[in-house]
Amino acid sequence: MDQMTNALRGEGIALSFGGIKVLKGLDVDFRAGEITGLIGPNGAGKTSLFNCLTGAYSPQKGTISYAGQPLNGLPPAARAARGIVRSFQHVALCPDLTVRENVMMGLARTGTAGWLSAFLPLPRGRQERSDMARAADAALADLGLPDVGDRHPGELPPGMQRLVEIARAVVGKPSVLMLDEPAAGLNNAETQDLTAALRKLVSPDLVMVVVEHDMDLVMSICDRIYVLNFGEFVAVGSPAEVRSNPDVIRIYLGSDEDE
Ligand SMILES: Nc1ncnc2c1ncn2[C@@H]1O[C@H](COP(=O)(O)OP(=O)(O)OP(=O)(O)O)[C@@H](O)[C@H]1O
Repeated sequence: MDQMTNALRGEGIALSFGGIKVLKGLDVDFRAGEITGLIGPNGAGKTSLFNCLTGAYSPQKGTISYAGQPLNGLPPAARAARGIVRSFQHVALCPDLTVRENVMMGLARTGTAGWLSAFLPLPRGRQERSDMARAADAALADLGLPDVGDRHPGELPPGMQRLVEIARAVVGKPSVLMLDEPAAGLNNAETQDLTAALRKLVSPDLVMVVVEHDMDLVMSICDRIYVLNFGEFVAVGSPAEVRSNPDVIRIYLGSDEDE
């Protein structure tokens, strides 16, 4: 499939809370092989749109599809089973599991003997567990973390914990990876490592969507950017097009979003 058919699409997505229109009929087209950014001021509706796409919210109107298959009505777990995975704004690793075991949890949707049996000392789980461990180590190595599998998340700095979360999200070879403010809480050096790691993840079959406030990160990694304000898109285009768009400049000048 090409990058157009292998896309995550939304058409006419409308969401209201108690009569307040949060998303006003949005059309989105997140293509495989690209990183698409979703930016906008606080309260613009980025998280709400993200939640509609992942299934956490059900929009009152509109259709959401991946590769032409409708996703409306499917809960987040069913979307994850179809390869649509997300990361969270706040670190959500299990502190009592090793880093490797945390990443292995990302394989829950692909295991045949079942994720739980892979963690129990049963013969049928043993082979699966060693395969899962190998896959987890490979995902960690791809993200530049080859030596941390036996450590516990709390021993790692925030930047590495974020990369471990991303390893958990990609270890099962998702078709859509949605990242919710991946740079939140990271320092400059950690953000640079994250930027490099995200660039390396780009592949022809993977749709990547990034909701992010860090403009340097967004401008440097995204192929296309959607700019949301008050539940409507004010601009869509390449970083250069978005940066020079008068409406975008107006929205961002005089606000403190460019942190
Ligand atoms: N569960 C909810 N119940 C009621 N209102 C909500 C809910 N979720 C979001 N909203 C409202 O929807 C609007 C958009 O919020 P949203 O969190 O989607 O914006 P955002 O662009 O992600 O903002 P931020 O950058 O601050 O995270 C806000 O007015 C918010 O108060």
